[in-house]
Amino acid sequence: GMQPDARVIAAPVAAADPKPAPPPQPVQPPGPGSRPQGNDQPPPRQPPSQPQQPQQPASPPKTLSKSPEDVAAVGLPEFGTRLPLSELRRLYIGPVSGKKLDEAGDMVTYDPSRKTYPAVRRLGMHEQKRILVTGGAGFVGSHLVDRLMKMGHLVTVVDNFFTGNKRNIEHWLGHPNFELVRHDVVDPFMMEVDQIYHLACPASPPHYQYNPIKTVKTSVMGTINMLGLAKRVKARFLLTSTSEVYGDPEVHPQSEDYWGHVNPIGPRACYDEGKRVAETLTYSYAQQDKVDVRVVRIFNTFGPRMNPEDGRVVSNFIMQALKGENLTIYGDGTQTRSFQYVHDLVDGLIQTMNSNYSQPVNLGNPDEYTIGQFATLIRDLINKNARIVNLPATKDDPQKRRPDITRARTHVKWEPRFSVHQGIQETIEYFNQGDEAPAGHLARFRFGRLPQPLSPDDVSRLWIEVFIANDLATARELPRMRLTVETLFIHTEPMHRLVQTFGLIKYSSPTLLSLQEERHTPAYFLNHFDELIARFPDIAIASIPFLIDKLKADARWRHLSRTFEVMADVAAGRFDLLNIETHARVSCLDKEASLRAAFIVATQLGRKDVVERILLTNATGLPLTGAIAAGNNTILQLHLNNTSARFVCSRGAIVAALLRGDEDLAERLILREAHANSNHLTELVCAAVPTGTIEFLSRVLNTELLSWSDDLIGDSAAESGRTDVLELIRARRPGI
Ligand SMILES: O=C(O)[C@H]1O[C@H](OP(=O)(O)OP(=O)(O)OC[C@H]2O[C@@H](n3ccc(=O)[nH]c3=O)[C@H](O)[C@@H]2O)[C@H](O)[C@@H](O)[C@@H]1O
Repeated sequence: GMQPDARVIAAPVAAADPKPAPPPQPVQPPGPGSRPQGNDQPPPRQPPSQPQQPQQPASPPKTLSKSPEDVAAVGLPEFGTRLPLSELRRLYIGPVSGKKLDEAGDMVTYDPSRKTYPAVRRLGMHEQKRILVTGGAGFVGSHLVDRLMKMGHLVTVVDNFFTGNKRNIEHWLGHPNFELVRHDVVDPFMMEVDQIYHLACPASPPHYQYNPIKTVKTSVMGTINMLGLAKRVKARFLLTSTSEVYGDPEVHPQSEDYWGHVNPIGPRACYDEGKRVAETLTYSYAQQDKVDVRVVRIFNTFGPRMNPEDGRVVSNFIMQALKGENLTIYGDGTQTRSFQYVHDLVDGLIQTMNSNYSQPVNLGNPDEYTIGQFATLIRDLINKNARIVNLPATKDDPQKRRPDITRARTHVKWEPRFSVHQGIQETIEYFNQGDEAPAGHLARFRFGRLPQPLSPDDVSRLWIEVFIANDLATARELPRMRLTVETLFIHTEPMHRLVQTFGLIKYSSPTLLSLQEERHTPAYFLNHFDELIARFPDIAIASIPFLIDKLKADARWRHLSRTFEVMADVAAGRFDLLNIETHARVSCLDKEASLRAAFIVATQLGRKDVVERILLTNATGLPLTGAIAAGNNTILQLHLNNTSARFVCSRGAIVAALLRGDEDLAERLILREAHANSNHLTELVCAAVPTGTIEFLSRVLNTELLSWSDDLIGDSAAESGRTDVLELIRARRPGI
């Protein structure tokens, strides 16, 4: 089965031959964008009718190894944006104030009382603007926020943290001029502001293709919501559109007059068309409702705070070179891109916002490279021993891209200043820094610093081996290498995580307990046990008595053993609700955990009697399932929106809804999760398999907008003896 979030890091490595011909079959986009292709695949698009230009070579090759002159400041005095680069660098390279890393204990101390803030300019009341930045915790957004803050404005960031990261702006948290709101722009948002920079949208191809429906919703509904806000409060609105509106362009370079060449049903369409509609919306609001608008079309941009795993070419190549892995070129490498450094872009954003020009403006650096040249240049800069390999091309990959920036020059007085060389140098420096740095999480990716690069696979195996061998010394080394259980849970795909959990449980030994001072491992068991039991019920249940012993042997963890005992009881066919409720030692929290655990085991084992009894208790720990059992849709809605444990609740809720015959609700719960986090989709459908009617399951499985792993659903059907569901799945994909 295809893992929905197989990562670029785990992408198949090409054959030894550095230039194999790319295979002809249609190609999965790499990274989290890879999704199982159902039979609802759109028809292959016609090959683009490229006007037969002579094979025009990309602009003359540039070299990264020379830097003419490093830029030392950003911005322009007339826009009030002038700032030495050294002041900005402090915000992404070097330690954050109030934050300290204790290497030995692998602990971060964060002391807000000792936190200091970067100096910001003092503005008079009439100069100081209230500025909203959607997507302000993202790569581009956070740099924009830095600049607006330094300029002295009042900045509010709205971000749902799908691809953004709180650490990108953590140096401003608590500053009186700064506000952070966790919010998804797909839902309306109201606030008095003077300017809106609307950036919120995943922008890396693997990210925006990961959940195409959500991407379209973000572009369309997000933009409507923000334009609605701009209209209401009379704010100026800037849309960050993209060079992707030109599609796979037939004119070169691309000027703003070009209407583009976009495949409306290809894998990139959700982003390209989403942004095209966003532009349409922007000018419709300008015309109809007199909203004051600006539109920029951003070309490829790179720099510090890119997520090293986001799958874009610059971060991929740099990370690969740092780790000593092969640099992966998709296709033959003759496609071109023009790369701009993020500080240039931010200048362009601020200058466009504050200009009088309201037509679309390209923001990009016209220095054009073939991806092949670019790979060589990065390799030579970082690691001459790294190899360059060719992987199959991605579908609908634009073949050429270079901005015509005449408009920006004329109307916004903007042009890029940073050389790619200087930008790359800073980006490497950023990816290489330590854990105490603003983006400390990135350092966890620095396998490149280790003598032997380790893949997540290797790390999983290593952990398991360590536990089998009860090798305390190595186990203590692992956290120091940042290869911690947490790292794995956070950064590797679910299968690895499960292998990991499995390894810990099956082979846990004195090593485990002796590590507990440093790691809160038993709590992890508990948090992930439902995941484990869903996939490997036998192993999970068999390991319960073993875990109980281990937990009981240690005073710090003894209270957790109670929860596992309840699971063991349910698994053995005993379930004593009264005992759970009245147990003298059981606190409210433990009761909640115990009921949740019992519920999970009971649903997995198809013990409807137990499920029903738990539902009838209306226990606080199962608010959602309780609400469904009681038919209380107000509570249900509240919890669907709020609880961070929504997924666990959703799973129970789906089973509960099915048990009381409310298929509509079960379906809505599944669809809802599909939009919020399609990662969970398969598990939710698996949960529905034992109890759902065949009509319900067939309807859900054939909802063409969703995708999941047939294999896992097949497993769940086999386990619960649902041959009818197996038939259904076989019909979808023969050979399972
Ligand atoms: O980085 C950006 O600013 C832009 O990234 C993407 O556009 P794309 O040009 O496809 O970005 P990449 O994924 O970085 O790909 C650039 C080229 O490198 C290739 N590539 C990428 C990754 C890799 O490992 N190897 C590789 O050869 C791709 O096939 C493509 O031809 C988004 O679509 C844009 O919205 C975004 O503005």
